[in-house]
Amino acid sequence: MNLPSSFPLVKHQKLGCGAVNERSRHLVSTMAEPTNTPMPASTPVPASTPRSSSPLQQYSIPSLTPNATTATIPLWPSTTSSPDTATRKPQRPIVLHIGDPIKYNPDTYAEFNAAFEVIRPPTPERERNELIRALKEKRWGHFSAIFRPFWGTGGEMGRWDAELIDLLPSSVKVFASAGAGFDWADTKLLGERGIIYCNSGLAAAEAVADFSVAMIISTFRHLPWCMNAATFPYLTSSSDARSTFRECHARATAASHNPRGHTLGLIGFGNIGQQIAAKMGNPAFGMKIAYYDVVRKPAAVDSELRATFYEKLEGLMKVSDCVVLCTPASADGRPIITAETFGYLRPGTRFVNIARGSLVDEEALADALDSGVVGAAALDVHMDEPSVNERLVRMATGLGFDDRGQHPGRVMLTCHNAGGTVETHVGFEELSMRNILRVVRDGGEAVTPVNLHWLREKKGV
Ligand SMILES: O=CC(=O)O
Repeated sequence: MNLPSSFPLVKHQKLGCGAVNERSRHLVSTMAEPTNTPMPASTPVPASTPRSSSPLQQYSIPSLTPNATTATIPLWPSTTSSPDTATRKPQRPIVLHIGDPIKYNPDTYAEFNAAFEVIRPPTPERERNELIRALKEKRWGHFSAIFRPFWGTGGEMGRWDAELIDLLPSSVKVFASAGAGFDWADTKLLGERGIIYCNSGLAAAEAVADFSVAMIISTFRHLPWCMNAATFPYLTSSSDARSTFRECHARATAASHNPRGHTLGLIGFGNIGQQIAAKMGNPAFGMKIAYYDVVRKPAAVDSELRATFYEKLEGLMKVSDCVVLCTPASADGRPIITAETFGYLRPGTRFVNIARGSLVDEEALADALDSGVVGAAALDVHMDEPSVNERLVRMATGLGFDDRGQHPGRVMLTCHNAGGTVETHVGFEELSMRNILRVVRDGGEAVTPVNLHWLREKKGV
């Protein structure tokens, strides 16, 4: 999709998703405040330029000048801990690389390797107990950065909480990770320790927004009903395939609507929320865009996306025909969408979650679907992943109308797939390396920090 050349992601680049509740206000307003390094004025505007093979180029992150050749540098080293790292003085700053080796960006990795001594501990050293032992022994010396380029690996140690963070050497300046979400790390504590945490939401935003489009459409058109009716009878032979097909064909029409003219209520208006707005608003799907965030976006963003800001979550919920959650997990891990908040909705409102499962009380959602307050839902993320709420599964997979006459297939459930594309992962690697190069090698500002607020607070700025 061609975004306007002045697309707000470029002019007002924000960190990760937007923000929502009072509980998370402190943390989230960090993300919402304009603390990101502004892109240089000369940076080409992404949307009006042809797409390159690097997704980061479309986000206008300036290229780094290569200062190393791939000929002399191993691109996929499996460097393991070296016993003398703790005592000898490193020639280059040390970077602790957790997770899989780099796959997609050999040129940037060559540059990265030239700038840093990259240590990639093997999996056993990334398990929590062994990691704790290694940190206590200072096995990797005075490393300057932690680098996690993939979302699927590098999380073996579990959450980066006080137990791990307190063991980090004071030399650590930056922790750059794959992933838009950052609930796996206590970014406040990292900030208080003077460590910048950089997420990679910028690299995932397009994929997540695309997936959200599919989910929003699903809630208007009941895709699970249409798909299940065409296929399930053949799998289970429990019902007559031809009559199931005919029933869905005949009855889905009355329950289905075009999104055009309906109000899309976005909870969180960061990179992802803004991209969803750009895709679902005019001129594409023609939805009216409304949003709630703890910090109102600049007027230029609102006007570019024809978005109406609501100061209160309640206000947004009341006017929305489809509510989409696109905000980080609450700092305290508690849901913000509960029986009380579902109570603000008009009957039949659609609900989509592509953010974090912990944000939604799933039993309250199932109740709201039962009562018809929520007409259809689509969830990519779940409270207890990799398990999925069984009441919601029944609503996603049934073929018959329920006792209240509600049609089947009102829920779409997926496996936390929204951000999962090759392009996202190319971007995760590239962006994480650029963050570390900027901070540690160049002494500059991080590209996508999410916790500067806590660093500032610590320094009393
Ligand atoms: O959930 C996926 C991510 O945080 O990128």
